[in-house]
Amino acid sequence: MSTIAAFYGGKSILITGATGFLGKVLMEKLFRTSPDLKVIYILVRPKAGQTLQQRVFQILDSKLFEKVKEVCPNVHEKIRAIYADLNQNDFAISKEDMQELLSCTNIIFHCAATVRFDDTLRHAVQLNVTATRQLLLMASQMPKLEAFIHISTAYSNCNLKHIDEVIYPCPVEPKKIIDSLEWLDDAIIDEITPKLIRDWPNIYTYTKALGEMVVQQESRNLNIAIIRPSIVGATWQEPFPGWVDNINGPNGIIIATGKGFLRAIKATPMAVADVIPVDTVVNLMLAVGWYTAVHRPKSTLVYHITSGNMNPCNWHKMGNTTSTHSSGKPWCHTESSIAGQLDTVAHFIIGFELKNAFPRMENTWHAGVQVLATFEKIPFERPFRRPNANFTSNSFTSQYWNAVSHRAPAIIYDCYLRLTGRKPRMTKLMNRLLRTVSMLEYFINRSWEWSTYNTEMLMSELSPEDQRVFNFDVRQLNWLEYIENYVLGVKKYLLKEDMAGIPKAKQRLKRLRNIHYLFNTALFLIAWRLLIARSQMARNVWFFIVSFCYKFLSYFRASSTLKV
Ligand SMILES: CCCCCCCCCCCCCCCCCCCCCC(=O)SCCNC(=O)CCNC(=O)[C@H](O)C(C)(C)COP(=O)(O)OP(=O)(O)OC[C@H]1O[C@@H](n2cnc3c(N)ncnc32)[C@H](O)[C@@H]1OP(=O)(O)O
Ligand SMILES: NC(=O)C1=CN([C@@H]2O[C@H](COP(=O)(O)OP(=O)(O)OC[C@H]3O[C@@H](n4cnc5c(N)ncnc54)[C@H](OP(=O)(O)O)[C@@H]3O)[C@@H](O)[C@H]2O)C=CC1
Repeated sequence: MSTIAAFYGGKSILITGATGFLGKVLMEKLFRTSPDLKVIYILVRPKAGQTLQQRVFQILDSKLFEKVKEVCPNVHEKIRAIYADLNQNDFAISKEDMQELLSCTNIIFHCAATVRFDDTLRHAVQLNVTATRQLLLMASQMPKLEAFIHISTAYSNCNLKHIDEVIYPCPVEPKKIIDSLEWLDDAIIDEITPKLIRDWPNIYTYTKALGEMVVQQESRNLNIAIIRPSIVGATWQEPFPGWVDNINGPNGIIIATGKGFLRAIKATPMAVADVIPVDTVVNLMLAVGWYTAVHRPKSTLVYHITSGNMNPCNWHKMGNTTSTHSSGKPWCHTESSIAGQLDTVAHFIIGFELKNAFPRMENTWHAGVQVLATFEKIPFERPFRRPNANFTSNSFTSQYWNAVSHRAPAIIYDCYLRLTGRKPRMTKLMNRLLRTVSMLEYFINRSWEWSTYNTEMLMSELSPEDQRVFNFDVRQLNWLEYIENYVLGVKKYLLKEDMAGIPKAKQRLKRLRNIHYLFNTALFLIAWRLLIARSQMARNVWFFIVSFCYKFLSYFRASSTLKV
């Protein structure tokens, strides 16, 4: 029997952010491996017209919890949803509920946060800093509390290049910021925000750093640990591969690429794509909960759960891995038809989509062709254009792609919508997508080094059985397999597309490919016609080609007549 699984048996566990991506996988694993746990308290707010109970039922009825229902049929009775809004000062928890939480809780996993990069400072501080302080205050009044696990992010100190498993001080004390936000009005806050966040890329990472400082300052005698995951991605193995349920991080980009909206991205191809599967993060969280409660380390330990230093994958490879089965040549179109050749010639001469002509142009990688291989195998339904992907770290090239591959098609499509009496929407959608992509750019153009001594130490402390059941050894991850499952998971669980629709989607891709070739050929012919009309040299080249072809055909005809 696993020591960690046994540890959670009979325990009352409080989870914040249980309705989020990480929180759901955490609950699932807890119920599956420790079905004899006493209760999981979750702090939930009503949302999107759903009551607390409806939200809980929706989670438990999802595919993610299918295995749990087999192992723990009374799972509904073991979840206790408590009304709470972390935006409010005392979380708006009723007296009775608060009493129960304070007297019964054994372990806390604090996952709730605002993860939006564009949130207001006021809201982000309230949720990521003040709420953390409030929860710590509650924790200090819990006589049975054994461990408090705070989920931060590996990017909370992304203004540094090398990040150790320590809590770094912030230039301004969190308490001062909390106090000043109470009396400053929103206009002033907006004005001072850039000065406050300095070299942090956004309010999210900045407030997560403040949150860690609060944990350090308010830890009192509690057993606390901080976990810092990097970019949390779809499940690797558990409960099944590829599960994902929100459009954050890579997920939205995969959708936008698979649907043919996003065809180029400003990314440094060799920068580390520090994606970490969500089940790996959850396994570490549970191991840390056990270690913190049982071994009671003297100080607050920070654990990095990242992939870069153990099993690195870069953005190029991330786009690339899925494709090794197909062409194997990153610079070639997977089709080798005449149309394909024509396409290349058209691109070469017109200079339209430079990457086809100069695939290894400095700073430009053609990794996207490899991503295409997955999308060709598992295409998304009703794509806007054929999926394509270009990585470029050059700002000029990126602007070029935005104009040619994103804005121009959107404008053309909107004209078409207008002409057919419909409301134009593509330009708006594209602007929104490009804004989102621009917010992620900071993270895909840099690499960080995270030390993982504590995480490795913990791994060595686990029994072989625990290492198996709570595996967070990312060295065993096969990126090729993982990314394929990831894309499949996005299709199945996020887009809710049926696998039966694949043949139809493939047909549509073929149609789009033909339109693409037709369009490029037409462009080539128009450009060539214009060139011939204006340049004597072009005319000479044209006559030379025509006479050469004529001679070749005559020779071919003559030799075949002779044979007869
Ligand atoms: C071409 C080449 C491609 C090749 C492909 C190759 C492979 C892949 C390469 C990948 C490279 C990627 C790298 C990622 C790096 C990430 C780094 C993270 C580092 C930090 C990690 C962390 O430590 S922490 C978590 C990270 N934190 C986020 O990652 C939030 C960010 N993001 C936002 O901060 C907001 O997103 C932002 C942006 C403000 C926009 O905001 P926005 O308002 O414009 O858009 P939203 O995203 O909010 O939503 C838009 C509409 O989608 C609706 N929707 C939401 N979920 C839905 C659902 N499940 N199903 C249906 N619909 C859903 C929603 O309801 C809206 O619909 P409506 O408009 O109708 O309401
Ligand atoms: N996803 C990632 O890539 C990474 C995430 N992390 C960290 O992991 C943690 C979990 O992230 P993730 O699951 O992805 O985020 P999600 O956005 O999926 O979940 C956030 C959770 O916080 C809850 N929450 C937000 N505001 C409130 C509120 N006012 N009152 C009560 N609950 C609230 C949400 O509830 P509701 O459903 O009601 O909105 C939801 O359950 C966060 O601390 C994040 O910083 C760290 C690194 C990477």
